[in-house]
Amino acid sequence: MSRSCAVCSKHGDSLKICGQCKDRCYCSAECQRLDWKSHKISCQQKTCDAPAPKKSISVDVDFFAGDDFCGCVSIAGKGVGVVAKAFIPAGQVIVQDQHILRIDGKELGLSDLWSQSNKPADVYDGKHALIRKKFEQLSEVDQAKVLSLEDMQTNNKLARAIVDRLYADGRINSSWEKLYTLSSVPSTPVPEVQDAGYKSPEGVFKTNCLPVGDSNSLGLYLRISKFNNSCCPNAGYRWNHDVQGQVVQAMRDIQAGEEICVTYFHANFMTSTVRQKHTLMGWGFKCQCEACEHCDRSKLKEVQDLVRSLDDGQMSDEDLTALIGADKMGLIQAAVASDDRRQSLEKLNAQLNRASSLSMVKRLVK
Ligand SMILES: C[S@@+](CC[C@H](N)C(=O)[O-])C[C@H]1O[C@@H](n2cnc3c(N)ncnc32)[C@H](O)[C@@H]1O
Repeated sequence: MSRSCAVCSKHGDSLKICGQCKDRCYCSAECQRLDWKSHKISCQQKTCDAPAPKKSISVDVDFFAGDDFCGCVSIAGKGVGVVAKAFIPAGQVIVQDQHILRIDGKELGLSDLWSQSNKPADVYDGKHALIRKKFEQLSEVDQAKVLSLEDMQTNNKLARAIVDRLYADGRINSSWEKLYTLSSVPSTPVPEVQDAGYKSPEGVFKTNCLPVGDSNSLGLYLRISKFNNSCCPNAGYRWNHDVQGQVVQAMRDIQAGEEICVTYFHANFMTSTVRQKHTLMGWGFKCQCEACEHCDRSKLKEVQDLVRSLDDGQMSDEDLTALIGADKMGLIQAAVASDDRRQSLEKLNAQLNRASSLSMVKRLVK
């Protein structure tokens, strides 16, 4: 909208806005002073009519209060995570959860919303608008609960740079600024606002959404959103048809005090370097699960050389353990083995995909 000075009608970029009603523009303090006598009444009226600023609601965000199996705690480098309060046997359903917010592919004219969920396609604007609409239909308390979840998108500098580049190249219709019209921040857009720890419902949704059953829908689940990722998880998500919700189920025995982690993607065939890229691009974090932590490539090379020299019988077990530290040794060896195993699994998987006869498949499987 083109604006002009309320007194002399001058147009321009340097117009100042009335600080009280935020409605009238002036080219200079002189024009504003001249207008005050007549503007005073409507200015006060506008100020009184303006909606009161939203109060921030405090909600109980301990979604696991009173839970028998698990609770939330701070985990170094990962924000909050879920830990077992008692021994959990393999197979146990740990948590079941119904979505608080859901968007449907049908509402957007899409046939496969899940596979579109990480693509900044033209439908992006529509998806964001729909998330925002559904968010605004929630009660204030539920809105506060949603905004208490992690948002790695709004603050994700890398994703922001990619979206802005796609926008500049004309491949999507909106800039980052427009996609993330922030609801939980002061109304004036502040360029650096995304870097200051603010959140948006769209960002929270994108960080945490999961499919709703096998339908063409995505949902936001409050409790399930608290589980961190691991590339060697002890639990997994599963859709439970009977309760029409997602559940987290133990994949092996879990000891009291152990962090309960799921996997956000199929990490079986990916080495640590590929996995780290994947979590960084997809969710904006560098995975710090045990398998990745001990697979720092620079350390890995050093350790692999050491392990090889051990294999050649050039170094005793004791010497190697003394060099690395007994506590780290087991984990590092497991990580090296895990990376090597994942690499050969990836190769095998590619060969299986290319196999042109049953006998070839049989040979590879063997
Ligand atoms: C679904 S939320 C999990 C709960 C979250 N930690 C919280 O405090 O609410 C996903 C976010 O948790 C963090 N996260 C999850 N797994 C992680 C991991 N293995 N290493 C580092 N950060 C992790 C990342 O910030 C990620 O974007």
